[in-house]
Amino acid sequence: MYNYHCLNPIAQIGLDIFNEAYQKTDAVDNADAILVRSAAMHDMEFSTSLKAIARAGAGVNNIPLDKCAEKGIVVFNTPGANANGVKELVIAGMLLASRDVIGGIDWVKEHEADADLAKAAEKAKKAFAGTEIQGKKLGVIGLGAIGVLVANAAVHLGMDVYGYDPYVSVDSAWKLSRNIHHAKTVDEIYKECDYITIHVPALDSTKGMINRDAIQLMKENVVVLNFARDVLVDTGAMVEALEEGKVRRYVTDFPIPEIAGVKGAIVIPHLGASTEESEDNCAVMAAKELRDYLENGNITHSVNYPDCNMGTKEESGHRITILHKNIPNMLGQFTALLAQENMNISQMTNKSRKEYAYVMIDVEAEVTQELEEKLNVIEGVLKVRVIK
Ligand SMILES: NC(=O)C1=CN([C@@H]2O[C@H](COP(=O)(O)OP(=O)(O)OC[C@H]3O[C@@H](n4cnc5c(N)ncnc54)[C@H](O)[C@@H]3O)[C@@H](O)[C@H]2O)C=CC1
Ligand SMILES: O=C(O)C(=O)COP(=O)(O)O
Repeated sequence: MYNYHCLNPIAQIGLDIFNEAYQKTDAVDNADAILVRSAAMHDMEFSTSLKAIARAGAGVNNIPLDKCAEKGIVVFNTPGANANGVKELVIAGMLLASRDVIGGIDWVKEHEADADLAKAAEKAKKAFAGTEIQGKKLGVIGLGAIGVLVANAAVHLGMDVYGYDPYVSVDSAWKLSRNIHHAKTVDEIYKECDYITIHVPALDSTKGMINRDAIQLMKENVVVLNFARDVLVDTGAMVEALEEGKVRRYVTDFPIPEIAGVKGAIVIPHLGASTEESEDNCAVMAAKELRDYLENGNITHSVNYPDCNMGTKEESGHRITILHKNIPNMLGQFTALLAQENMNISQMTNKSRKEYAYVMIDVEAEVTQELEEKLNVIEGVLKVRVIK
């Protein structure tokens, strides 16, 4: 029996993937697996029973990835599963920044009791007029799952789109419309574009990317959209730019007090992925990843360990999985121990990713507790599991 704990509400269609071998627990301490959305996990203590964490979503900056790797806890995310939800809200954000729909709706609410509302509206509406996005230049920073969808949709809406991503994946490059200009530097985006939208993960290398210097390079009256993470933008610099009128609108999905009441800011309460479809997609993908890892040891879409797949575990056989440091002679020590026990290895796979590595070994004979302990105490081994 496996226990799983949900740190945030997770869509039922995903939880339904867990069969009778699983039970939901309120006690995080005895969980084999955790499902999470944006709950902050950096200050959490992790029990030895915890084997995996699945982030039902894309960004994993709420999870201490290295601490988890050191404890042999595999962290997964669900790449692309909520990308369409975010794309649609980014397009809405561009439209809300271009035309004062929000101001207009507020005006109607304020005048709802006016018997001559329609006539008054015809007079008042010039205050809420705007511009169209067709023909304007859009710069997309980060061409991953979301950036590609936003860029392609904007091309269809008649925008002139520039994309910047020095690490773009082959898959993303294949999906990208050929009408998108390839910006070789991020400065090109800052200098050229009327609308700039950022879709990169929050990393040490990206935090504060949109700072005073970047804003300085931008056109007067630019619109900046941030549906990625608040820390990517220097909020102080953005507030100044809005007050000076350099930035016309800042559309952000991250409500922090420093920006919430600022004129020109359109602040959304982190709704990018809050659609039925995105929530379902993320929950289903996360639950499938957890089941495949717990039952077969297969790792798909991990963000702190290498992906590794040896198919479904044979009913009759045993599978040993070892999370370990990526240092010399680990495999040699594992196979030597198995050889001492006269065990035949029927299949074996080993993959590494930066400082960490993973080995899956199928054996035909029963794996004794003693052998498991001997493997566990090898220097550099982080977690051993025997899947029966
Ligand atoms: N508002 C919301 O509800 C949501 C927000 N997000 C945020 O959006 C981010 C992006 O999501 P996805 O597109 O799904 O992720 P992704 O991993 O598919 O794409 C990220 C892209 O950023 C690129 N990149 C990394 N560093 C860069 C740099 N310095 N300059 C330019 N490009 C760089 C990568 O090469 C990659 O192509 C997530 O990390 C998350 O923080 C994601 C989903 C929902
Ligand atoms: O997937 C992401 O990175 C998101 O920001 C979505 O967060 P959420 O699942 O809505 O709390």
